Amino acid sequence: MLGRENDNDVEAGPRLPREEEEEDNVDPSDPFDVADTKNASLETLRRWRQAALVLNATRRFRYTLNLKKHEAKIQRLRMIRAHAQVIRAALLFRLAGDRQFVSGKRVAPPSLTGDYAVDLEQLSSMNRDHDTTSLQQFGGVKGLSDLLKTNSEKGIAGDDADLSKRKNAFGSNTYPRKKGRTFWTFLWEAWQDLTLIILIIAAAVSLGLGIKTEGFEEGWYDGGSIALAVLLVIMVTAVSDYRQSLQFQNLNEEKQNIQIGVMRDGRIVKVSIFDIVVGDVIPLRIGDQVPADGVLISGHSLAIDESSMTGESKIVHKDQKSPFLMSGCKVADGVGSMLVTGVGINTEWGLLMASIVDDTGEETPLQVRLNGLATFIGIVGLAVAAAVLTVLLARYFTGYTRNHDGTAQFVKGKTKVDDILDGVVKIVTVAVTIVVVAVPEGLPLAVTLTLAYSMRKMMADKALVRRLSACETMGSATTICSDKTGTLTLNQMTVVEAYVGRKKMDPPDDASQLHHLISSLLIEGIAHNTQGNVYVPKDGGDTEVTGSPTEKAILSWAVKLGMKFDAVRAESTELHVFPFNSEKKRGGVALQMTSSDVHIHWKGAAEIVLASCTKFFDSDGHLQSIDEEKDFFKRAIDDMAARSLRCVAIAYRPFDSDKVPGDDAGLDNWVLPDEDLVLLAVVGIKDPCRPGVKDAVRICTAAGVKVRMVTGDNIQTAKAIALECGILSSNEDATEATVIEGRVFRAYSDKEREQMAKRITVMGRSSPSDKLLLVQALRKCGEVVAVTGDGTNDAPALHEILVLLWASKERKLQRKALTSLS
Ligand SMILES: Nc1ncnc2c1ncn2[C@@H]1O[C@H](COP(=O)(O)OP(=O)(O)OP(=O)(O)O)[C@@H](O)[C@H]1O
Ligand SMILES: [Ca+2]
Repeated sequence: MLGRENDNDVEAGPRLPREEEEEDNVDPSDPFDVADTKNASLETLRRWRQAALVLNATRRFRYTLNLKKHEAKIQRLRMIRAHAQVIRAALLFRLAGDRQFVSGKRVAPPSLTGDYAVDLEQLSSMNRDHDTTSLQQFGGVKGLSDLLKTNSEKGIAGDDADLSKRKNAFGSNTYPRKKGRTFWTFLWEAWQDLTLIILIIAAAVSLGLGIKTEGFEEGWYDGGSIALAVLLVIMVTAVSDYRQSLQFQNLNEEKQNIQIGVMRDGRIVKVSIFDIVVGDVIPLRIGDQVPADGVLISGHSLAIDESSMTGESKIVHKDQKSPFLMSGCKVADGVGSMLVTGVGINTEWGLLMASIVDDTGEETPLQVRLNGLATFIGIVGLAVAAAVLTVLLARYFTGYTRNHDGTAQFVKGKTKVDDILDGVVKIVTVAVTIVVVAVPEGLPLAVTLTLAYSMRKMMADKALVRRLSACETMGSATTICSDKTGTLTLNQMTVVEAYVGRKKMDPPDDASQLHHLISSLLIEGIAHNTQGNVYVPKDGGDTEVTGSPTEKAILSWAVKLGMKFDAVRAESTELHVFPFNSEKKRGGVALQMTSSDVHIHWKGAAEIVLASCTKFFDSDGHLQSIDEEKDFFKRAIDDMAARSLRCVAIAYRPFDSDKVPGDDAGLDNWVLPDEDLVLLAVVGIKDPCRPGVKDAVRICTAAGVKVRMVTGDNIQTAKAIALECGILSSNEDATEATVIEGRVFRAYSDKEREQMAKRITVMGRSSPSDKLLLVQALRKCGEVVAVTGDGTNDAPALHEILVLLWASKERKLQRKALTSLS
């Protein structure tokens, strides 16, 4: 999709600018323009700190980002790329050493050959060098999968014996983690802080002075209490930092333990990313993370964001010419499937993870600012103390300081050394007291503790807060833009109504009502035009359907209509796939039938697909022009949508096989014809509201937070759901100003959008970029916007929204909009 489409697509709207462009837009003079402290450039972070006057950046919060370490991490990444081989050897060596040391017995070296006709070393060197020649020597992807005893369609057998054999031969997808720091290191670091050191010195001085002037019995009070306070601060800091570090470690582990769909023995099973083995076949979809090193088996417009590994923010297209996929990268577009050829520390990602402590480098704006404030007050306090010290000393030595009886305390040549010392000591005590009072030790600590506390509380509520700063910004949100599917609704979909041809089926899955021609075309389209899968256990268990909830609903419906998934798919070959995406709201596939015909199947948002249809089948299987019946279908769709059903239309067209591009490159760039379609069916899918949503909306409204719904679904469906969950209170509320379609909103000018944004309550048929436009407009009106989403299908969009929001024009911190995914 990238680069191949018009910039201004009618359905999808203006495309979001890509990251490179964004960077150009950033005003270099604004230090607070930090989109995300995790990905911000070092330079930005430095400027940020300078502006906030953080002179002593590591004080009080161990969880402020350590810029030096951050830089080291980037350096190490580069180094790993350069010396992968050497580091791997060293790491293996160290691991072997560790193991011997711990267990005291020799560990057998991993068996390299044996079960498989290819060994670990050959595979790693192929992955490392992206070596196409050796891939060819293995016989291409097909040959390699044979060598690895894998079926590139069905995956590995996946029984325990098979898995452990693979783990023995090629390792497992885990890497040794560096140990987190111990409590003692936190304690040791806690006192190394300028202000604390000043206080420690002050404590020592005042202890000495006190004992000297008032004797041991009485004189230790002042110094002792300062020392006690310092001790207390050190302890509390160390304990809280340590607990936070443990918490972050757990959180990180949870974050990394992703469940991934893997093809094993013909069915897609969810396994932990750590259980992936060499030989696994993994389907990839937009938004997924590449879980291990591998080669592409097949793909359609597959594009990978390799920035996390190469450091360059460039999207790389993957096809048979450049089939190597690197672990740790993200799928930016398209679909495909990969054969795993390297796992764990045999991948660059694994090496990287094994050699760094994953310090959650992140600091919140509030922390940085308070840090700066504390430093500032400390400095002022020190300056005042110094001034007081100078003035008092000057007065004393010039004889201006007098006793109660009016005599000067200091007379040159007459006052005894002992008395002078006493006098000076008193003056120093005053100065020290000023320092002690002025340094706001507890301030930043209090804030960190509060944030950590709210984070823990939210965790108990099952909300995983990935960023400490989220707690901070969330509190100031004035409006929430929520998506519908999966957030307000359960995301459990079933087809409850179906129109096939002009006929409304009742019940919707009774195949006997269908003409065999229509039902075979319908089933053919559904079976091929999907990213889901149907698995029928050989021993006759329940049929398993996998895929996105919408896909699952449609596939299950087709299964009830009698679809034999594997058999239908074997009947024809796929020439080209246009995967479903939220921008286009439809997906298509071109099939080469065994006869020389080509069928192109489309499936997508009902009214959009309907608009491209010119014909339909009547109940006898004859083609009829749709012109007179369009209104009928439109009404049918509106009627289903008004009852909060999600509508999907399924259509097809025959195509001349001579017009299909002959070569691979042409086929890859082929834009599937989408006009002149024959409507096959329109289905209505039910997705019930989440229980409790109505109350949640009410609570938000009562707290002055306006809830808006921004969804990709049909506007009628959106309205019906909004009414159901209380976002719209009554039908009268649903005027043109409050309920709007993404297409309409996008057509307005920036100014107009700003004027209407505040009134919009429901936005339907919005593309990811429309969501962004609305959020931007709201922010211009001074709202603090929170965006929620399940992020399954529009994860990339949400990501863009986050980045763009934080980096866009209004740079006032308090206006910062927040994306927090629960
Ligand atoms: N797999 C699919 N194949 C074909 N059409 C689909 C598929 N999934 C969704 N659609 C259609 O696309 C429309 C919306 O898709 P989109 O992904 O933009 O919304 P969503 O993210 O599911 O909803 P929301 O924005 O509320 O979370 C649906 O109304 C449906 O008609
Ligand atoms: Ca969604």
